[in-house]
Amino acid sequence: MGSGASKDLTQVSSASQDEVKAALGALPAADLKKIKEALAALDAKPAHGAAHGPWKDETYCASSSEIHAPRYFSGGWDDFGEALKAAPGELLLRDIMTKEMYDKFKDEKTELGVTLDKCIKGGIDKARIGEKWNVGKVGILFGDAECVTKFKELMHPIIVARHGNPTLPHPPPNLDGSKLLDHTVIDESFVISTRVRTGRSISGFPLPPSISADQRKELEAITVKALGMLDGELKGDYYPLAGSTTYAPKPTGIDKATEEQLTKDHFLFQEPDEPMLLSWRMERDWPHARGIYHNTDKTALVWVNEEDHLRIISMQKGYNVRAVFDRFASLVNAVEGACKEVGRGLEISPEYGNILSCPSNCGTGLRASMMINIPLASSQPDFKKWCADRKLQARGSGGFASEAKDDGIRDVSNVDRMGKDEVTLVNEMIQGVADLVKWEKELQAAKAT
Ligand SMILES: Nc1ncnc2c1ncn2[C@@H]1O[C@H](COP(=O)(O)OP(=O)(O)OP(=O)(O)O)[C@@H](O)[C@H]1O
Repeated sequence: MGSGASKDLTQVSSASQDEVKAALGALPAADLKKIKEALAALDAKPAHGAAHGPWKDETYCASSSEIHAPRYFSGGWDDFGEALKAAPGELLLRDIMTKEMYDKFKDEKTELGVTLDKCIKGGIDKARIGEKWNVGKVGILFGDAECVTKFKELMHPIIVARHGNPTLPHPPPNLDGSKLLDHTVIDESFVISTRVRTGRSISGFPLPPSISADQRKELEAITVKALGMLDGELKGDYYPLAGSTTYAPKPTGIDKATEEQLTKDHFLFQEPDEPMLLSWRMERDWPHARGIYHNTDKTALVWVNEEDHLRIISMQKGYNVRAVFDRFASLVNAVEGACKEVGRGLEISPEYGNILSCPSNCGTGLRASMMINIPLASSQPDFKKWCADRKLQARGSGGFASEAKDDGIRDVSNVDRMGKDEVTLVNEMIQGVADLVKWEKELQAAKAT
């Protein structure tokens, strides 16, 4: 061993193999054992199931027709109760689920076969592994729409708490663009682009956390048939993800470079490597039966089989939210109508509105956003609170859970989804962005003096 034999474990990257061996050999036996065990755990990828860092889930569907809805906690409440109740940070599942609720529902299943364990798995993972694993504040995803009523004693308070005690029943849809606030009060030079999206769930299928491979494929076929009926400005084509083999006209999907460009340009979702989605096993059978429909201009888009059965999106450069919303309304109506024409209904609850995978999206499912350039306002210490006070959320330019980079660009959207109609929520975003741009200009003026 050369002069490097004196290196210690803080210099691993610059050490040779022999030097690392020597440093490890110098450790007390007990420490060495711990390191060996930790390395073995990292390497131990399950034959089926999924693993990511400290997290592992060995459950899997034995056949393509099987839904994913394990009974994870065979020991009952004792398997997780203590960890759940001790979890730090925001977690509604911890605040609301009692042992009595869990015991009441733990052996129940919905008609499609979904268990309560399936719905709470991500929340329990967060409690056990810590907040870095899962940034979600609810701790529940629905395995199917019936979970909302089947496990009502838990799900109702969760929904109500998540939506800040909304007015229920959720109001009927309002897609009347003429009722929007005048967006031209906003200085357009600050706005890069505008987007409005919602989700829809098609009746008869489990939601993405539980759906089987066969059902996902069937849903893709139904949706693509329905989307094929769109015409005029909405007319487009369906593009399955690269490597997807479920759509016969494009049997291996689109090429990887095209897919990456679509994601880079903010049109397409990414593979779920985000822990929260892994906990609910949204990565199963990736990339099969997932894809995007878009019109020629990429202003009307539908995501298929991602976090929801359908995500319906209208977007374009600039600040013309009226044009974006009118197109959104046409697309939603056309997709809903086309689904009905092929004999499929949508999961719309009389109490809560649209039922989507995540409780936080239920109701309208609507997130209206403007991507805006506000380097001064976004670096103010009270920026987050300023937004929250106006029922706004600001995400980084890379989407959900992306680091808010110091590029000064923020995707600013409405926080609420339920208890208010679509027009009201888009107006909250328009008013909020107008105020935010005004603030940015004031900061610019102050800086200049
Ligand atoms: N106003 C906008 N203009 C352009 N791109 C946008 C705008 N708002 C969001 N995006 C982009 O849309 C993509 C998807 O965003 P993101 O995943 O954050 O939200 P989402 O689709 O609304 O769903 P979820 O809230 O479930 O994550 C990202 O690339 C994001 O940057």
